[in-house]
Amino acid sequence: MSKLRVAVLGAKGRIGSEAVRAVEAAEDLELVAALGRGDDLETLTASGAQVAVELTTPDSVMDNLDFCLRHGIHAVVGTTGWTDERLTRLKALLADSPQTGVLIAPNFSIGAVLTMKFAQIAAPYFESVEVIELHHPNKVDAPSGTATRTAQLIAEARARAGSAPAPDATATALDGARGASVDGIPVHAVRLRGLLAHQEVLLGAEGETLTVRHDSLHHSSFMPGILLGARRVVTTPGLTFGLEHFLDLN
Ligand SMILES: NC(=O)C1=CN([C@@H]2O[C@H](COP(=O)(O)OP(=O)(O)OC[C@H]3O[C@@H](n4cnc5c(N)ncnc54)[C@H](O)[C@@H]3O)[C@@H](O)[C@H]2O)C=CC1
Ligand SMILES: O=C(O)C1=N[C@H](C(=O)O)C[C@H](O)C1
Repeated sequence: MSKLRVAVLGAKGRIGSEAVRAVEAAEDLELVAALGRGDDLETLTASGAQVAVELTTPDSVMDNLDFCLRHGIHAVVGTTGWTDERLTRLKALLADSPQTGVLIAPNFSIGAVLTMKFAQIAAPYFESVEVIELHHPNKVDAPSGTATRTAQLIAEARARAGSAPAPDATATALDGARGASVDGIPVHAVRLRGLLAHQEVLLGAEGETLTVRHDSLHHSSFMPGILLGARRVVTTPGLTFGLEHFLDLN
């Protein structure tokens, strides 16, 4: 059986370098290119890459995907920074390349995906819900893509259930003291030396609280999700947003 030809973009980064090792170690995958900033994207076509694993920076990801989609290369994207405007641009690119698949995964770790699912299930049963994400201090974006997605999913679940807005009597506050509001859900970002990637969803009702917490302690936690994404995206044309769709969690 021929191996799936995979390229990694952002190959020298924290997660990209781990992804390079994971692809090399997978028996059914072949690492055909490992690109860093400034490397020529033509290497992707020259190497016959079928899937590009995109782990760069929010300022690079759109140009890289533009190249991939124009050349029919499927993409597994972990890079953050997905605004509605960017998604609209991506969908337009996909419309011109309908056979190509793109997976955007706000988080590749199974525990984080389950955290989002559990939070979604719990959110309508509690009056209050807030999200705290905690990351290493080299992270360039806040709040994290995972926290943003978690808050969006919580807000959708509460809207479907007809939940009232969470109680909050705050009348005066320093800027930022109540976090950022993502679809009405407060999201707080901590940056702390020693951490990698962590998230808590705090839920509160009369007389009880529930905390759903996930900790990624090593970049290896993201690898099974990346490999699954590469294997599945080649037979899933169009945009898939969230690894849960490849885990049959929906
Ligand atoms: N979805 C997930 O599960 C995860 C997503 N991430 C996300 O992945 C991204 C990268 O994170 P880190 O590895 O921590 O950052 P990093 O800064 O360590 O690595 C990014 C790398 O991409 C390179 N790069 C920038 N532009 C490039 C281009 N045009 N072509 C090729 N390489 C380019 C940089 O030089 C750097 O080496 C971030 O957006 C982060 O939030 C990180 C961990 C897990
Ligand atoms: O930058 C990171 O490290 C991470 N980024 C992703 C995010 O923003 O959610 C995933 C994970 O939290 C690690």
